[in-house]
Amino acid sequence: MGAGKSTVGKLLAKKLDRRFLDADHVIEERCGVKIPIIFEMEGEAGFRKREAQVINELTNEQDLILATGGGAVLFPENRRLLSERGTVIYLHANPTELWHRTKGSEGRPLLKNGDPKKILENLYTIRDPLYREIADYVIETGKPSVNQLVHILITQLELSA
Ligand SMILES: Nc1ncnc2c1ncn2[C@@H]1O[C@H](COP(=O)(O)OP(=O)(O)O)[C@@H](O)[C@H]1O
Ligand SMILES: O=C(O)C1=C[C@@H](OP(=O)(O)O)[C@@H](O)[C@H](O)C1
Ligand SMILES: [Mg+2]
Repeated sequence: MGAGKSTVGKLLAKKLDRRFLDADHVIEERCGVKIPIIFEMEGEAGFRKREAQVINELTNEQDLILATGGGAVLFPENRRLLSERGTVIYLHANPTELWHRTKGSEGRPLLKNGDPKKILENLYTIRDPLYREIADYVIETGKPSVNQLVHILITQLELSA
């Protein structure tokens, strides 16, 4: 959460003239309510089921840039689908950066049950190895701006094309 998947993904797609979808937005559209309401009504487990369904469907699409939600890597099946069907970019940021970027934002229910900085540190410890397991590229996002990241990504993708 806060690494820049939604923001950088959208801009990257625009620059590359590709279709962009954000898994969280797809889930919200399908449910007709925002993510915090889904968590309230169905719990995290209900949200994860919907997320897994969307990842299964959207990883079948060609030429799509997909921003996942931060917890999508938790399910082994999601990791398998992302890894086998796509090119996976891990936008890396340390927990302090993630905290700064998510501070005050609404819509991230997992950060509401306690000290957000501690929660982000715990999630980072669990998730960082999972992202690294499937990442084709690990991109450091601490210093570059969003626009610089798009440039870095395009260069990386062109270099390995
Ligand atoms: N490289 C960056 N430098 C500074 N701010 C960033 C960077 N990447 C993202 N942000 C900001 O951090 C916030 C969270 O970004 P977002 O795209 O929603 O992250 P994610 O989808 O990974 O949770 C947004 O306000 C965004 O503008
Ligand atoms: O990290 C997580 O478990 C989540 C991240 C969110 O997406 P972002 O990573 O885009 O904030 C969203 O999917 C949901 O609130 C759960
Ligand atoms: Mg997002």
